[in-house]
Amino acid sequence: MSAPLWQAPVAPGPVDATVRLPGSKSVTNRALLLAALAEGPGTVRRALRSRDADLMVTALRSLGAGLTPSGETASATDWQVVPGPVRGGASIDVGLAGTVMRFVPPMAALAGEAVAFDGDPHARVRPMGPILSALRTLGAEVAGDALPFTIRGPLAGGEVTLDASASSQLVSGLLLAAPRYEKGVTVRHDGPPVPSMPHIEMTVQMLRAAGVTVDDSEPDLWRVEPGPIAARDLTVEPDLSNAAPFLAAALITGGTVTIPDWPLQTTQGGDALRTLLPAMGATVTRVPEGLQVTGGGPIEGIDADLHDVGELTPTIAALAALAGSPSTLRGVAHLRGHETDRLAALATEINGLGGDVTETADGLVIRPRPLHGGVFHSYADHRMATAGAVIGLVVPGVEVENIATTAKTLPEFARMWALMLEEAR
Ligand SMILES: O=C(O)C1=C[C@@H](OP(=O)(O)O)[C@@H](O)[C@H](O)C1
Ligand SMILES: C=C(OP(=O)(O)O)C(=O)O
Repeated sequence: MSAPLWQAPVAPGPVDATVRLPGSKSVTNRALLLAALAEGPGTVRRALRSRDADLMVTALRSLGAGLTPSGETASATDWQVVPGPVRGGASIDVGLAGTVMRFVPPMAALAGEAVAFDGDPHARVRPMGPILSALRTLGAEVAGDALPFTIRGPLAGGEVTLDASASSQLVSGLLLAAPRYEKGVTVRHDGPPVPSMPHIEMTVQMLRAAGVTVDDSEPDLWRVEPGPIAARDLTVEPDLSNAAPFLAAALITGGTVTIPDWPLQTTQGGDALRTLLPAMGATVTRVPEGLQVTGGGPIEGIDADLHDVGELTPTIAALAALAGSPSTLRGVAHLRGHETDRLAALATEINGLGGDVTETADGLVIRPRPLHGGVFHSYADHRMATAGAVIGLVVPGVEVENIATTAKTLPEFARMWALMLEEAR
């Protein structure tokens, strides 16, 4: 049975809205894991509530941590986290969450008993081989090279070389639990360039903020010293990648969208919207509340290397399909290993609405053409679903299949989108 269709609303006019975004998935899932491995109880405030974050909470509880929510709303929670000895024996569901499938196994490898991992059907084809081989090299017993697999520790840590060109998470995962390994870890990358480097920077900064010594002074080499992870009281930043479709709405409708609490400094890749959107014709201003994006002129096509900020590709591709000139998006071959093959999915779905998109080995060439309505499939990919919503703002009759899949990182998406449009003039 196919998933229900959501009629993407056409904007009645220029939007003029303030959109308060829930916490970053990437910060939330790192903060929860580090808190679960810390030397004492800590707090993670304004943590995202979403499918990926909830899967992380369940995984950490099944490995022995205590997580108690307080101050809950639909999309945010303050978590009190009480670490416990890491115990095995559990079966962990990673869903389709890259952060759970790559960050939790290196923690599970601290336990002396086996831990089993599995996830959604598509999770079984997401790249896992390099991190599982690395965990074997570091001393764990691992059965399997992809999901499903089991892992049994304890491992001692040490030095390992892997090819992390398929995902930065293969490095982040090895670094996050490493302070708890007897020998810490030295990770060397050998292969084509690692994508999404800001996410590795986020991992390094969060480890350092918890008192861990990390040396990243040489390219493609990271050393995490063994030692305690400090208990912290941390507040999660808003999710800047999830700001993308809302800010795109300002550009497309010639309106203004403000995102409160946009951090002044951040390692979130979504911060690149401050330069990408102006390149496409938007005006971006820091205002006292946060970040404000205004459209008005034509949308301009771009030639952009999105290697560091691949998460933004679906929104940028949707904007490019509505632009006044062609775009080339490069450096994102690794998107073929994301929630779906995003390059194939974007080309198929935009072309299904009458677009002219061709895949290259590492990106997309998008030549704008008048689009028409039709079904926009989401492939269980939250960012495909929101890309369909973006196009639907100005193309009548776009029906997004399975809008509920946005629950991966933004369960309130459809309601927030409708609220934003209520504020259209
Ligand atoms: O570490 C993280 O939190 C993430 C890293 C990136 O993964 P890739 O390096 O696989 O692109 C990003 O796309 C993903 O959404 C979140
Ligand atoms: C690639 C993404 O997610 P994941 O954390 O599952 O890799 C994403 O959110 O765009």
